[in-house]
Amino acid sequence: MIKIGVLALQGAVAEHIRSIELAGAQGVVIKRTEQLQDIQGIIIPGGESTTIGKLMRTYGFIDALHQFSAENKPIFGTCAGLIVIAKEITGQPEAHLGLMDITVARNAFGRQRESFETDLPIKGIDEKVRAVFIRAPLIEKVGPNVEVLSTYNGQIVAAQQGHLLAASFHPELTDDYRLHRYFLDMVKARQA
Ligand SMILES: NC(=O)CC[C@H](N)C(=O)O
Repeated sequence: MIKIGVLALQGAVAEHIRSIELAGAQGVVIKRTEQLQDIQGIIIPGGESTTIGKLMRTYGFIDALHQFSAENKPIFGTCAGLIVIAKEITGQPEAHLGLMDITVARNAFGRQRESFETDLPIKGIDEKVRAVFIRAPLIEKVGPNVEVLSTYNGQIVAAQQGHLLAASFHPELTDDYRLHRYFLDMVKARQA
């Protein structure tokens, strides 16, 4: 069975494990870099990107995940996780992992809309997906190799670049696990 890790330094871990298991893979809670050997893909959850980034530096995950990505193993960043994998963060001098060719704006939906839910059309998924946004980031700019998978009011909220997948919202907070299945399919496509 395919094993997919969820980076468990801070943030929404248990919910992602549940969704990935509903999608048909084994979910693994990742707390140490050595564990990356045993998994075929990893999810970086929502939470607080500054905190996750700091803990990643402390525990050696920056180099370890650069290596993981260089082996073409899929990485899925949701909400804060999207910020963590982005090459550029507007208004911040430094990125965290800096893997995906996107520029992101943190907390981009303003005060009244800090948290909301909506049904989003996502490329590659048949019917709309229920999306929960919580102090969500937006993708302001994408590089030439990035495919936009979803927009909300004309703004980019999901994208893919090869083995990298990013969503502004929290797909783990609903019973709809189709985006996790989409990620699992990306992982499967890179096996064998
Ligand atoms: N729900 C979330 O992951 C919020 C992300 C958070 N606002 C950040 O900037 O890191």
